[in-house]
Amino acid sequence: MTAPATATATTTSGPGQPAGSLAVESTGLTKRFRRQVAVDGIDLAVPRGSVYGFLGPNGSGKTTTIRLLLGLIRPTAGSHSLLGQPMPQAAARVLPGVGALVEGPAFHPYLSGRANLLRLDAADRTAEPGTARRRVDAALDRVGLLAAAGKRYRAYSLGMRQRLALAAALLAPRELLILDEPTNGLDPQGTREVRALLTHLAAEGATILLSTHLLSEVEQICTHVGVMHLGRLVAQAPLAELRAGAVPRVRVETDRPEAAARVLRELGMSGVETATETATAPLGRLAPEKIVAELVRHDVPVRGFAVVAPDLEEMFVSLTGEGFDVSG
Ligand SMILES: Nc1ncnc2c1ncn2[C@@H]1O[C@H](COP(=O)(O)OP(=O)(O)OP(=O)(O)O)[C@@H](O)[C@H]1O
Repeated sequence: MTAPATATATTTSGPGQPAGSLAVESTGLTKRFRRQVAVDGIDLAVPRGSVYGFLGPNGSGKTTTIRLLLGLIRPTAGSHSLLGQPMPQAAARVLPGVGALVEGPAFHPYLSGRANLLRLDAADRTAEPGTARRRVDAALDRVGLLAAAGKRYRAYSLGMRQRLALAAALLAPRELLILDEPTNGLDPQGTREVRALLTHLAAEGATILLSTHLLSEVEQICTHVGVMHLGRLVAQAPLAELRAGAVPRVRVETDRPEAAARVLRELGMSGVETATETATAPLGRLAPEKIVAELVRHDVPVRGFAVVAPDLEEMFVSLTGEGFDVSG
């Protein structure tokens, strides 16, 4: 179950706050649980205005990192800042500008969605009580829950619960949103709506850090990506940069992939791989037309030939050695 982390701060950002180009920055951030290292010395750099996809397989340390960033648990080592302010020292100043969605205590099951949000809002000492109802309904509307606002929380589907948690993160204007698997449990329509909402919030200027195990989510809405594997941040870059650095591959479609692979190897290509009806290899310096000519000269029946940039899935699998869920 998911519920918002509530900011318990009492003041908004103070004078003299350095702007800084990074909304989230960590240095050597580490969390050990007994002998297990869940987060292993990571240096996060989330630029302001970015939508940063924090990607990794289950158990790679994403949730633990998010809990560290929000100050919900203490690091074993390392440090971090949010919105240019050192944490946890500046928590009272910074957290009102940070909306969060993390696993945590449940909403009250017997209260309606609206009543739950009003309760949370009342607990936030920075929130203006006179405008609570208006802000709560605006947040419910943004996540498409206004029509179900009067229903008891326990009657909500998992997707509705997730959206209510997101609404809670949007009760006040936020400079930074830190969201753990924000589309988890949503049906395809709900997923599309939440992604559209996040894109809209980003267009309004919010920085968004979202954890996900869905590569498609990163491809659809993120500008930057950080990849976690076994507690380590194994890659971090603007998405466009990752794509630009990708080495193109030759892909031969044929019902004799082994024969095609032999020709590719004879041409000096390395990293040749075969599947049921394809042979692929990094292009290297060879001219594609020369490869086609050689395949034909060796009587390989070529049904299709293409030079393709590897998709992100292939790149990330090569980084982590694990598959990603590309659905959703
Ligand atoms: N409170 C805890 N006590 C002991 N071990 C923990 C605790 N929290 C997390 N871990 C371990 O730390 C590792 C990282 O877990 P974490 O939940 O951060 O990964 P994740 O990438 O968010 O995975 P998921 O997508 O499944 O939530 C896991 O091996 C997990 O078992």
